[in-house]
Amino acid sequence: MAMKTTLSLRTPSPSLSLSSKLPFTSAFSLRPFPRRHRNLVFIVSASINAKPTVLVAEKLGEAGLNLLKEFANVDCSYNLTAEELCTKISLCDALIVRSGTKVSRDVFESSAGRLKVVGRAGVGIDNVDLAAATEFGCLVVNAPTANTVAAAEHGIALLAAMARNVAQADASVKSGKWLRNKYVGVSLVGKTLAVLGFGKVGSEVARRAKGLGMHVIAHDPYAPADRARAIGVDLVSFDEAISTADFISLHMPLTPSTAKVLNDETFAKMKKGVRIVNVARGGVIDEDALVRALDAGTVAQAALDVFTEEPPSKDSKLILHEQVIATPHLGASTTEAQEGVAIEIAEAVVGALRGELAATAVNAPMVPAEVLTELKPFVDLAEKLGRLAVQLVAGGSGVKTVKVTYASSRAPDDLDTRLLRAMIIKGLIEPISSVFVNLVNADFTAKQRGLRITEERVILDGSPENPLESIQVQIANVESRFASAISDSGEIKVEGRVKDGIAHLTRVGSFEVDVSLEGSIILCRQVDQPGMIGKVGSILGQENINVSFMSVGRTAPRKQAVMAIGVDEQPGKEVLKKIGDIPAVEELVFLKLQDKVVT
Ligand SMILES: NC(=O)c1ccc[n+]([C@@H]2O[C@H](COP(=O)([O-])OP(=O)(O)OC[C@H]3O[C@@H](n4cnc5c(N)ncnc54)[C@H](O)[C@@H]3O)[C@@H](O)[C@H]2O)c1
Ligand SMILES: O=C(O)[C@H](O)COP(=O)(O)O
Repeated sequence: MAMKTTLSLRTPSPSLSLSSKLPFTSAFSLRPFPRRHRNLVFIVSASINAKPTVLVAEKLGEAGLNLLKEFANVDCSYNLTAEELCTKISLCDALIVRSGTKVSRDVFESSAGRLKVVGRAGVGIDNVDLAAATEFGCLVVNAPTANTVAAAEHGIALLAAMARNVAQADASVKSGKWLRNKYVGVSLVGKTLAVLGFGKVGSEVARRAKGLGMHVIAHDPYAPADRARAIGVDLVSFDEAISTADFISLHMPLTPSTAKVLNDETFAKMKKGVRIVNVARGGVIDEDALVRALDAGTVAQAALDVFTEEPPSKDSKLILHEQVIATPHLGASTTEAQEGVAIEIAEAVVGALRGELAATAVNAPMVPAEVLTELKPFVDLAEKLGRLAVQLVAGGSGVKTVKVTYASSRAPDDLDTRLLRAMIIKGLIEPISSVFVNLVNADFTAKQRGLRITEERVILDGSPENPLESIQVQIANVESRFASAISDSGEIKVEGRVKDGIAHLTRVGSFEVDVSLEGSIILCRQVDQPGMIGKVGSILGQENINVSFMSVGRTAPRKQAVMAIGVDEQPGKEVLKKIGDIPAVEELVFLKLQDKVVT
């Protein structure tokens, strides 16, 4: 017995009008992901036929540039103003930046849809407007691993330099002084270091601090305790971390919830004389509050590589404070890290431009490579069902409510439908609008257009080897150009399956059909009687239109039947009229599976 489970529900908003006749702008390409990327991967992106152009807006290692040049025209333009960047971007398919370039909404708007990928040559993506990127269907990738060790080493360098007053003493010696008593430092061994943010950099800092004989604790709401335990670190609450530490090292991303996490209130909870290192982001500290805490002696010293405003103003009280040492965002700046980052980001950007997705996508759900391979034929089916369904809607109807039903023997957790849903949305929206839809912006675009997609699972008995038995797409509360596409329950209904790796349409309304989804489709309702296949076939033959597939589904012998005909060429209006003029034919519709739709 089949069992039904409703999986998700989306909220309605204004209707999608079928009257839009704007031109098509792009196509999808789907490629297997290269083996070297072991991690979670995926994208379907707009395909780019000409050699793409990559704008490199900040200095990038030579090896990365060479990789890019093999595939694209590379424009290295550094120190662009915001206006210059917006002007240039409309000629670029990809943009590569470090932390010094703001990739704002204006940049995506100015690109007029050409910008497909933003590559952040580093970890932090707080300088990229991710919401805008997603809205514009632009993939954002970063290079999350190549500078980890460099950042951790810089954190340790700052920790030791701060504890022993290296920077102040150096400046003093260079000014001709010899102040051995003034620069007595503090020892690290035996002291407690609280690492806030136990991710890649945080855990490397912790490992190194353990080697220096420090007692290391960490706070990270998302880090697994066993990973911490494995390097001898206890995960503790935020309050415990900050109140017991002699040294605090910050390693979390800058997000709305980490912004100014060190502030007057939290400084007040710290041990008097605590020392702070920040190689994460300036914005995680309230810098004015830090100056107050330094003046009050609550914080004895701070070593900072990052600042709320970079570069900070020359008269910044924080920078000029005697107990502060500062570096100009150098955490990732080693020769080795920059070569690694350049290669990592160049590979990710080239992969994305080719229609692949690096494992480092920041604003797209990631689908494991093996799942992608398995779902590939269903991805094609999903998009085509979306295309057919929307073309069956009568002009002027607003498409608002779409129900997708997946029939599968797999348990719900074992079938990732995000990709299929994205492709159905693409199929529903692209034929009738100018937008291009991909995995990055599918849900956003649907919501923006008032498309409410509900997904439902029918769990079948049988072997879970095949990921899916069928996909059904229903559009409710609309009229149809082909009345037979309306099911008994009143929705436009199309259903399909994959047979021998090829997508097939297997149901239209209440009629069972079987036609492979290649080329285009003619659906024709007629009175079931002998000779109909021959009559339609000979009209198409006379016009040199090749029939790829033909099937007839009927309610009962000599009653109504729906003929589904797959055609390789597009029949002209006169050909369709000739078929429509056959006396037994009651209605007829031509549906395109590719390109722009003429409704
Ligand atoms: N100074 C530099 O040049 C430099 C170089 C590399 C990285 N960074 C910065 O260092 C930071 C860490 O980089 P990473 O590669 O380790 O990133 P990561 O994603 O591996 O680690 C970040 C960790 O912070 C944790 N986190 C998130 N919110 C938190 C919160 N409220 N409290 C505590 N922990 C929280 C996450 O769970 C994660 O484990 C980022 O801000 C990055 O931009 C700076
Ligand atoms: O987030 C990062 O990767 C670091 O802050 C490095 O930034 P950078 O590329 O500007 O040096």
